[in-house]
Amino acid sequence: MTDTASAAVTAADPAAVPTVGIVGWRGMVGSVLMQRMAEEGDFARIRPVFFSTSAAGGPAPTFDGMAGDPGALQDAFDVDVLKALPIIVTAQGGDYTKDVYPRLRAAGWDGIWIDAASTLRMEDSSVIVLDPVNRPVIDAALAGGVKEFIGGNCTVSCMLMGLGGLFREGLVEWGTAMTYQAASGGGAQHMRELLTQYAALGGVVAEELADPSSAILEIDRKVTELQRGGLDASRFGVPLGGSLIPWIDADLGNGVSREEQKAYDETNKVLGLRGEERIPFDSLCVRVGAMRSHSQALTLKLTRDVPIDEITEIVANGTAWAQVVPNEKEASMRDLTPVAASGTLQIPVGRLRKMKMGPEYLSAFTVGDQLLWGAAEPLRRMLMIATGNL
Ligand SMILES: NC(=O)C1=CN([C@@H]2O[C@H](COP(=O)(O)OP(=O)(O)OC[C@H]3O[C@@H](n4cnc5c(N)ncnc54)[C@H](OP(=O)(O)O)[C@@H]3O)[C@@H](O)[C@H]2O)C=CC1
Ligand SMILES: N[C@@H](CC(=O)OP(=O)(O)O)C(=O)O
Repeated sequence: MTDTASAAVTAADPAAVPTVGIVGWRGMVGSVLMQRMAEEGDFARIRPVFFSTSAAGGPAPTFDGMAGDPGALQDAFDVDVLKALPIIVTAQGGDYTKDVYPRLRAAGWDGIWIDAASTLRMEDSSVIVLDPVNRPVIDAALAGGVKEFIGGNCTVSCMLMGLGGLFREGLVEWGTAMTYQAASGGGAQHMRELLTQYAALGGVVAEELADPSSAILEIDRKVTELQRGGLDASRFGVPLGGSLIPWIDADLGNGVSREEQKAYDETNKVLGLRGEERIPFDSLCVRVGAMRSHSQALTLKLTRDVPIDEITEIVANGTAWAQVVPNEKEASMRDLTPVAASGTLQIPVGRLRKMKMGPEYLSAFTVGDQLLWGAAEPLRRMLMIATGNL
């Protein structure tokens, strides 16, 4: 460990802000987390020590609001350095958590672990953090000595940020979500692959597109031919550009994808519901050619017939970020899309209407940036809660 970083890790001044280890800061989720922390002035509230799995000893990054020299990057696999920290935040990924977390605990570390990866989410010892929806669950866990605070699945977190009010009011008897998930859920390379595919598809018919009289069926034939044989699809496995993929994450072997199982498991865990209290919630998860915002179309069976204007109010007041979009064509096309939601913390919720099956059946559509509320923002806020700043 370098001298500067060593000083940061062992800072003994009781008046000093808490020292926090940050792992995975330069990845896609980590970069969004750093951006949000800088925007909110969080770096003035903590003393960060940055880690790397690949460049220990190199210069640590600086972000707006940080005081002093950040020193050198520490080795993210060095348990002796990590265990000196009271709080560690990681967006490094599940393999890192699987490797380092048990070793840290075995070494006697008693600090707070805040993690984006799914590895520890369903452990009894952990809480899934989404404080605008489950702050009481988080507070009770902190008071009870829980030390593992894990960010939820992006689809679940975005859905609950939009529709949390209906769950809080006990209005959801059961629900289903048909999802339209963006390429970013796969990672940065998946986003690049999608754009490369779009470019190739446009390129193969560039001449025909420039000629308004060219035959559309010939354009379609050339595009389909390229999709079926000539595109780099090494990340997603099959072409996503101009198509979709009706399966996300592992095959659980029972007709359910791991992403779909998370909808049930994590929704209930976030809400603090156990055993018989759990709400039947199911989904069918589909990857589409959007960049970083996940959308979902929901059918909710309500516990009773609630007038639609009351439902609208409950949804709008559910969280400070839920934004009801009137169920009209123009507003829906303008405000209820991945393009509208990307890069914002707002969670638009629209297409709210009663369904033909009966007055207890509610239709809804919601969109959310899966890197913000879907990944980075709950972690940022948990760090602020753990350090007494929120
Ligand atoms: N992608 C998503 O939508 C979501 C992801 N998550 C979780 O967060 C974890 C991290 O995901 P994500 O941020 O997408 O992962 P990334 O692949 O973008 O980053 C992970 C790590 O890869 C290393 N890395 C290697 N090459 C590069 C490079 N060229 N640019 C940046 N980093 C590089 C960095 O570690 P180092 O600096 O040590 O080399 C970085 O911390 C996931 O494994 C998952 O558990 C959670 C919710 C959503
Ligand atoms: N599975 C999500 C992204 C993700 O990382 O989810 P999780 O944090 O639950 O592993 C998607 O592909 O859209």
